[in-house]
Amino acid sequence: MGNSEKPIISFKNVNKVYPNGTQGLKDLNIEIHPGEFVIVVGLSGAGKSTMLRSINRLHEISSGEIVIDGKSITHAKGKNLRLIRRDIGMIFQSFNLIKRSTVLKNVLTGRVAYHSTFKTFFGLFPKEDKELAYESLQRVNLAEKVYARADELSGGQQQRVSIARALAQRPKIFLADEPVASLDPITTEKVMDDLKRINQDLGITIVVNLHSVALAREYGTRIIGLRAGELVFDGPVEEATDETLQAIYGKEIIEAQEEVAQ
Ligand SMILES: Nc1ncnc2c1ncn2[C@@H]1O[C@H](COP(=O)(O)OP(=O)(O)OP(=O)(O)O)[C@@H](O)[C@H]1O
Repeated sequence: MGNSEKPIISFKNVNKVYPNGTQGLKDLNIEIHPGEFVIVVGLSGAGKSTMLRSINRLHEISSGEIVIDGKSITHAKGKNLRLIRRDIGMIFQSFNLIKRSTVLKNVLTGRVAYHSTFKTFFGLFPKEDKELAYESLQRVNLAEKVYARADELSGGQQQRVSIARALAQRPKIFLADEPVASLDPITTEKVMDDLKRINQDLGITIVVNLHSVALAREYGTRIIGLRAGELVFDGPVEEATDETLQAIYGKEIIEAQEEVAQ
């Protein structure tokens, strides 16, 4: 991945101040290139969610600009904004599935941005969409659950349905906001393996927020460290030494995590 390549996500002097005066992001300048697997780490309240949710404008920034694949999402309106957002799939900690619907219907909602409201309201998805939904479920090894109800699945399976839904959207970028925070360690590895495979096989750029330093080291190619909304580390995973992680988290946190891991 040469830096000569055009970035797919650029933060240009981005600030976010919440209405109560809390500074969520401070003068962020970051360029992410196509195909990267970026993990954003930092203490609780460091600004990880704010950063991630600014990328698809779930949060509005206060100043600066965010550019997606050459187009300013910050200044986009109406149809242009919808088209930029269509390129960005999102995965949430709480899965955000329609619990009483089938897995297939949930995955098909990933196609909504491609059709008129009228058609999708009546569930009129073309055959190709159903094939794409099935193919997306195969990628996360859940094809056999296509007609199961979402709330009959385990937490890990539900998260994989939400990954399939994002995949069906055919995005260029995946944002995952604490995708494994409510999962056990084995399920966590499965979900992270799915994300890694999607990154490697399809070249989708992935930005993930994680609490765990160990997972960040295992899966990331690049680590971004935030503290109080500021960029305090940005580099390849190999450079995220214990010392740099201490600068992001403080010594006590690293030692506590190592004790838990042992
Ligand atoms: N709606 C809001 N109004 C006011 N302050 C907010 C709001 N949302 C977040 N904040 C504050 O902005 C800062 C960054 O929050 P953010 O949720 O982005 O952090 P985070 O790193 O994702 O934390 P966590 O790991 O706990 O999810 C925190 O100080 C938080 O209290």
